[in-house]
Amino acid sequence: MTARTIDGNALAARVREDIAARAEELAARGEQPCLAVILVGSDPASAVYVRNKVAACEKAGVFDYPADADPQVVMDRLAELNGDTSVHGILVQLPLPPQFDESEVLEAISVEKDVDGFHAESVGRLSQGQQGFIPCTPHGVMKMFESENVPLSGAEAVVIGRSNIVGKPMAMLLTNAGATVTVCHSRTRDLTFHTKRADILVAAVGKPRFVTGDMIKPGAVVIDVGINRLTEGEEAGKLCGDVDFASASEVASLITPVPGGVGPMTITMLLENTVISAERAANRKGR
Ligand SMILES: Nc1nc2c(c(=O)[nH]1)N[C@@H](CN(C=O)c1ccc(C(=O)N[C@@H](CCC(=O)O)C(=O)O)cc1)CN2
Repeated sequence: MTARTIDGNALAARVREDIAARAEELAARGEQPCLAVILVGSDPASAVYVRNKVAACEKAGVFDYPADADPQVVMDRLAELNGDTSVHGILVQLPLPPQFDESEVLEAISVEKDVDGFHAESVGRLSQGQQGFIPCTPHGVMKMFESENVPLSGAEAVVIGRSNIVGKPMAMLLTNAGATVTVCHSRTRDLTFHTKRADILVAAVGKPRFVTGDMIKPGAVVIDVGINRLTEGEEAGKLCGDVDFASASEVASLITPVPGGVGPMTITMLLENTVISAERAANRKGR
């Protein structure tokens, strides 16, 4: 079997057309969607992601702090942004430098503006299947399933990775959609035993080309959430995912590439969440 590739750039472009139309309508009602991004430190990948997020927005502001920034300064800025009615979405780019308590920072974002969906209340809402902001990467993956008509109800789904950003919310979304979900991680004993049973396999491990074709059930849908920059050999500088695309595409039926797969959907879902937040604000203000 040779897998069909899901083109994340093309899907993102289609979804963004709808988001742009909604943003335009909001602007006409006097509510221009606005995103505030907090970037701390000098991680080059984070700087690129933030630049891409801002470039995708009509109205966005970046608050940039050095790596040795005082956490209180960031907390004060968050309080200011929470109170600013012209701001609809607030996100803090992760990872944060070690002097920060990540959960304390994420909890300081007003839940109405938590467009990353990382606040404990947003996580609780997702786990209970209630309305709230859904973390952008797993939300983007769900959009991919929807656009490809991937049946989720009753499917065996395996998520490799248990991070708060991807693995856990992905598992919750799949559970809410009726899949039987197994979450595997670094302590999982026989990983291939689990992955071989998966109709849907989501890899979010952070290890280049970790999932190979022999670990995949024939005909499975394989979603690669990894983004790894290779540092050695002829391929140094090249980007690759957590899945060995060449061997996996021999076995899977549908697969996402890296780059150009899940990544573009992450920023797209951030835009959608910001527009949703602005729509709620406009309704509250009676605009
Ligand atoms: N506050 C947050 N921090 C982080 C998140 C997040 O969702 N919220 N996720 C990741 C990084 N990330 C967004 O912030 C992100 C990563 C990758 C891409 C992307 O489009 N990747 C492209 C390749 C880009 C490249 O050439 O380097 C692709 O896969 O095609 C978007 C967003 C951690 N932090």
